This record gives sequence, C-alpha cells and structure tokens, in this order.
Amino acid sequence: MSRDHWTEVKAAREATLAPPEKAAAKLASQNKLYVRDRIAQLVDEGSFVEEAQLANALNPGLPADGVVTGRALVDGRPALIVANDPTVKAGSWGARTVEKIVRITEVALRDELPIFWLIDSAGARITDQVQLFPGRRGAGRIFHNQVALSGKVPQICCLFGPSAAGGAYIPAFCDLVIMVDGNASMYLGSPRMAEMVVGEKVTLEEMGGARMHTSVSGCGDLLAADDAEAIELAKQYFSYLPGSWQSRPPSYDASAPGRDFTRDLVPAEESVGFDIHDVIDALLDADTFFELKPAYAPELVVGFGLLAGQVVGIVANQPAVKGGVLFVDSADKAARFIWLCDAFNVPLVYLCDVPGFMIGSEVERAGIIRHGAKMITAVSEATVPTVSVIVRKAYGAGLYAMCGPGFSPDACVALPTAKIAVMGPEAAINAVYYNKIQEIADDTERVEYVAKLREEYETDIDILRLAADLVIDAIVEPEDLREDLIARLAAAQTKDRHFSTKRHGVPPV
Ligand SMILES: CCC(=O)SCCNC(=O)CCNC(=O)[C@H](O)C(C)(C)COP(=O)(O)OP(=O)(O)OC[C@H]1O[C@@H](n2cnc3c(N)ncnc32)[C@H](O)[C@@H]1OP(=O)(O)O
Repeated sequence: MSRDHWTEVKAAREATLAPPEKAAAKLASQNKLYVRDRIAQLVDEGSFVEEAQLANALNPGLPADGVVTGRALVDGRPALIVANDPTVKAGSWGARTVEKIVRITEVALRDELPIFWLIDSAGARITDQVQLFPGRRGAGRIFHNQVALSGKVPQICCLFGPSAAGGAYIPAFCDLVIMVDGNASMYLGSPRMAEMVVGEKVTLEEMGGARMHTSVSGCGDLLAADDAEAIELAKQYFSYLPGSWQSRPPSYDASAPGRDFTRDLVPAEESVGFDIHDVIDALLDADTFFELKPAYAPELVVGFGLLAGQVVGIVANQPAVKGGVLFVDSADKAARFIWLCDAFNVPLVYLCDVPGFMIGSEVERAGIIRHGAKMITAVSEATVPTVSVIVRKAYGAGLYAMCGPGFSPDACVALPTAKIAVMGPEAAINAVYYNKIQEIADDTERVEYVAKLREEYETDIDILRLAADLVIDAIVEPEDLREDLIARLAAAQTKDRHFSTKRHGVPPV
C-alpha cells in the first residue's frame, strides 16, 4: 500500500498544535498558558507566520522540536518570536531547536527586527549534546548573535518557567526580563546541583526565583502575577521603543500630567524626605510612567514615560529610600538604563536630588568606585537629547553621575531652592575646620562659629550665584519645568550625536 502523504503531513502538523492531555493538565496545574496561547496573546490576530513547524517531525513526541519561532506583528509593528514549549522535554534545546533559534537571530540581524523571547526551558537537551552544544552553529551561537543584536534591536524576554544552566544566558542578554511570580526561575546550577557540588541547601526561589532576581540580583526587571500579565507588560514596554536603533520611538497624543508641580512638592529642607514619583507624575503625561526594576535598588528610579506624547527616559534619585544615596546596585541600574535609552534614541531626563555615593568599607569592598565609574561612563557616552534637573541637591560625584554640566547635557537646570556642592555643609565644614572647631573650648562660641561657617558655605553654593557664574543654564520654577523640558528636548532633537572614534572603550564594569 502506498503512503498517504496528505494524512502523514496533516498528522505531523497537528501534533504541534496542542499538548498531549497529561502535559496540558500539568500546564493548567502550574497556571501556565500553552506556548501557542502565549504567542496568540502577544501578536496581532492572524499575523503569526511560523518557521520550521515540522522540525524533528520524524521523531514522535518532539513537536516543532520544543520551540515555536516566526514573524508577527505586535501592535502593528513587525517582530520576531522565539517561544519554548515546556511540554516537549521541558522545553530543552535539541539540535533543531538550536538551529531554529539561531536562524531567527540571523533574521533579526539581517532585517533589524526586535525579538520577543518567550522562555520556559531546561536549556541544552543533554541527550543530544554533541549535535547542539559545541559546534559552530551550536547553542553558543545564540548568545553570540544576541550580543551582536544588543543595542541594534529590542530584545524582550518573558520568563514563564525555568531558564536553567546555559539557558539562563538568553534572558541575561535581553534588554528586559519579565519574570512570572512562582513559576519563573534562572540559575546556572539547580538547588539539587548546588547541594551536590558545594553542599548548599536552598530552595528554588532562594536560588533563582522571580522575586529574588527582581529585587536582589537585578537579573529580572519586572515581576508579573501570571503569563497574561507578563505578556501585557512586554507589549507596554515595546510601546516605548523603536523597532531598531535606526528609528525613533513611536509618538503619541499628548495629555496633561496627573498632578500639578506645586512649590511644596519638593521640601526645601534636605532632611525631609519625599517621593520622587510625585515629581515624575507632575512632569509626565498622566499615567505614562513605566518603571523598570522598581524592586531593585529603589534608591534610584528609572523608567520610560511620555512628555507631550514623546517618549523620554527618566533617571531619578529617590530621597524616600536611603536618602537617595547612590550604591553599587543603583549605579549599575542607572548605567544599564542609560545605555538602553541611548541605543534606542530615547531622550533622557535626570532628576537629581543626591547626597553622593555611599561611603564605608562595605561598599568599597563591593567595588563602589568601579560601579560608580560604570554609571559615569554610561552618562558620558550617551548622546541622546538630555536635560538634567537639579531638583534639590547635587553633592559630590553624585552631580557627575546625574549628568552635571561637565557631562554635556543639552541643559542643566535647577529649581530655585536647589544646591550644588562638592559635599553637604556638615561634611564640608567638618572636613576643613575640624581642628579649629576642636580648639574652641567654649560651647556657645563653638556653636556660633559653626553657624557662621555654615552661612558662608550656603552663600558659596547658592543657586543664583551658580547661574550667574554660568554653572547651570537656567533656574526654573516648578510650575514651568514641564514646558521647559518639552521645549529643550525638542530643540535638541537634531543635535550631532558623535561621541568618539574608536572600536569601543574598556569600561569599568
Ligand atoms: C548550554 C548549556 C546548558 O544549557 S546545560 C542545561 C542543563 N539543564 C539542566 O540541568 C536542567 C535539567 N532539567 C530540570 O532541572 C527540570 O527538567 C526543569 C527544567 C526544572 C523542569 O522540571 P519539570 O517541569 O518537573 O520537568 P521534568 O524534569 O519532569 O522533565 C520533563 C521531561 O524533560 C526531560 N528533560 C528535562 N530537562 C532536560 C534536559 N536538559 N535534557 C534532556 N531532557 C530533559 C526529562 O527527562 C523529562 O523527560 P520524560 O518526560 O521523563 O521523558
């Protein structure tokens, strides 16, 4: 009897379209969506064009070889999709899985299209390792191409399940990693392996869970309650970005801010805390602030928003957390976000209220100099339109890290009560006059002496004086700041973005 090709092909294709009953039940018990439902939620209806659906079709039980890849429209814009199927050997990568992924990254490089990575994978399929792991088109090629794609096209990762061992590098090379609470994990060695090799007993959450990575390691950016929310967040993030480094972000209808920038929003007294989100809400179009890494290093706030319908990136000190002091992690968080904005033509607004970098042996041992230098490198290299605003104070190297005048912002402006100084008054007086103060035996005399020094210091760092000396470009009333920013960023749109000629720097990372 001759073969019925029609039936064979149909059966092979259908085998890729739905999981077996047991696997479907496992997905349901984990509150996970099936891979094709994830894609359907992400892309515009009817726009998905799949590649290599019949990969490994002669090998029953490995539909599409565990990964669905293709092109689609996401909110009307072209994009590429790579989506693991955890019902196929835990989403592990066989030889054809890897080839499919490598091909998509090659298309992304050639056509400069963004990639959405929908990850849920055990990493390399250990049983196929010779075919998938070591060669020229082995799994290493995925990472190689991701690095080449970095800064060319957005790489957006939703992590729905595990991303084990080498697989953890796919999210690591993405610009944004959204992790589903309770299901997503990333680790080089599983808890079982850690116990075996280094004798450490930890839970999966402690080792590489979504909460740990979005608040401690910084490998994750956003926490999502479930798959649907992760996909929604990925779409929201994409709405702020261009499809590639060659174009500008989309623009939208302008709307008024959610609140007024009243004069009492920023307390003049340095020791009084306030939430920088209130300032951000008073500057941006209402409800447009999309914060990244909110739970990681919250003493610094970064995120996208709209200013009169145009996308901007906000880098802001947060006085409500640790006084807004810069730490190792906050410096890293800022550097990454600034590089992201600069790569994708997103203008930057710095909102500065910074006492400086943290001091003490703990942060020195953690390399705060190196991390601070990394942030200052990113600030220096960024050539997008930039305005830095001294909201309340800019002390020490905090001024430099927040794009002070020496870092070529298109403008450095200040609120009328702002201060700029090499350090705060207490520290400065202590540094210069400590010996003299100690020599004064009489208490009253000593207090009066310190008060006089403080008055002189305050005069020295007065913002009107700094404007008169051309240190800052303008003093702007809070109620006028939004319009000032809109005008200055618009004026800087056509600026020359050349920074330096070389292959690349040797940054202090
Ligand atoms: C580039 C270098 C690398 O990526 S090395 C990657 C090495 N990977 C690992 O060590 C991860 C090993 N796998 C796991 O820890 C678990 O399977 C994880 C990912 C946590 C998923 O757990 P769970 O949902 O319970 O699935 P499961 O373990 O029951 O597995 C389902 C079927 O898939 C298989 N599987 C799993 N991982 C791999 C793998 N890496 N290579 C080959 N097969 C793998 C399991 O054997 C199981 O198969 P079966 O259904 O029993 O036939």
